[in-house]
Amino acid sequence: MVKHAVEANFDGLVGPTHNYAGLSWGNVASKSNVNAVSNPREAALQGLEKMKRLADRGYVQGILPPHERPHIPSLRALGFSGTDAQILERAAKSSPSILAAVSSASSMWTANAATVSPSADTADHRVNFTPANLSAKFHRSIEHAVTGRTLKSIFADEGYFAHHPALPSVSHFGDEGAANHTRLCGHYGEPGVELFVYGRAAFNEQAPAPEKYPARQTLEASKAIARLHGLKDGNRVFAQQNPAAIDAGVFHNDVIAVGNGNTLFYHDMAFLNEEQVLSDIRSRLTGTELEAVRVSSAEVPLEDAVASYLFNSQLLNTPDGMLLAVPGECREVASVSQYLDKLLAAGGPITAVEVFDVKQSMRNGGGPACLRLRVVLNDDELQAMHRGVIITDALYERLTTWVEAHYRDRLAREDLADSMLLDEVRKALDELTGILGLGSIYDFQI
Ligand SMILES: N=C(N)NCCC[C@H](NC(=O)CCC(=O)O)C(=O)O
Repeated sequence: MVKHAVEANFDGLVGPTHNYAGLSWGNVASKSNVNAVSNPREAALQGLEKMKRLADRGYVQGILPPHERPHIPSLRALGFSGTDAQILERAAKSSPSILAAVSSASSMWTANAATVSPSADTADHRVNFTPANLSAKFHRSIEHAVTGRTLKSIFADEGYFAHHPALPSVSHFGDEGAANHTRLCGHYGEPGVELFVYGRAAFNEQAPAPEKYPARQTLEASKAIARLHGLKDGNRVFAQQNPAAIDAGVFHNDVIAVGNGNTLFYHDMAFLNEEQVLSDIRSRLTGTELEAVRVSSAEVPLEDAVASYLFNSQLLNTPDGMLLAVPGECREVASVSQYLDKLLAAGGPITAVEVFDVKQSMRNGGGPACLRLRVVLNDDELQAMHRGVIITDALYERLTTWVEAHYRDRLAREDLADSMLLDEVRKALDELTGILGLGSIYDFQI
């Protein structure tokens, strides 16, 4: 029997050290805003505002807490010693790039936190989670331990939820989580088709691969996740991302495609073998027909798609169609804004467009879809999870007050060495785990 299920979205709360350090080669926005002064308070409030608006529309909206940054255990592991203040000072002096990396608030982009397979698809009929090793970038490779602890704390009931460790942290198994994974289905509670999109095949040097920028996700990683989650052939499709798109700045598939329900919204440059991908999905999808909404390069040139983050939108069910939740930049790029008007005039399957201001995150290459992790949950699973992280009016108010009390409104590179910042972060996060009822998840709490 098919159980009623919903798609819950868990947004990453932007951390107090949000800054622009130019850490992500291949991510155009990250590189072009290097050393700009950030506003962590505004960034966190923009994120909370997005969550609140979606919660007000009736979506189940959760939150994942930021990580402890600067991350002193990572600096110790790299040979810096002394008190925390001395470690910061020494790292700032001899290795400012390492200090910047361990200070990034990049855990905000929870589309990269994990790959999640709903219980309707998995062999053990539980929701399966695998935190992404994010091994392509040092600053992101240190996220998965705390991500794993957080997910275990929220989805603790082993009767409903299964947690796998991250894949081995080497480039052969580079895994970027849900940013390269989307699920197509009829109703959420029915078995679906999980589309895994990879950038290169690590064990096949002859296979097509980008030439300029790194392909972060490997085929081998995607296959390993599908195996761990017990997905049968009928529930999974592997597709290669177009290497030319990666070389144009599409560092994750969610910068060029997004799927929801029976609808795949994508750019004609998204896949290496578009026809094969569509037919692989069609032959597996049951109980519904695939709606392929294809955007041509003539309508929206690839560089406009990257600049606007059109495809990094959230595609959400509404009572009478689907809502595309787009970043504000989509209305600033002429070809994209015109395309959106045309899309709405077509009358479906996408019937509404709503604009969200997440500019602070966008300057680091993170749009609305990067900021959220989707978890399909049936009614029993929704009851079984820890509810303290679900946005309500009261939690929104509480978190807004918390951000206003603890966050700076200006952060530049030189501030990262300030040991007062570290104290502020720990005090804030300690309070936050109390607000969310998460127990001890941070290294400084254990
Ligand atoms: N597309 C998705 N799902 N996520 C976007 C992640 C953006 C992130 N940017 C950064 O990590 C930049 C940090 C800096 O440069 O300071 C990244 O490149 O991994």
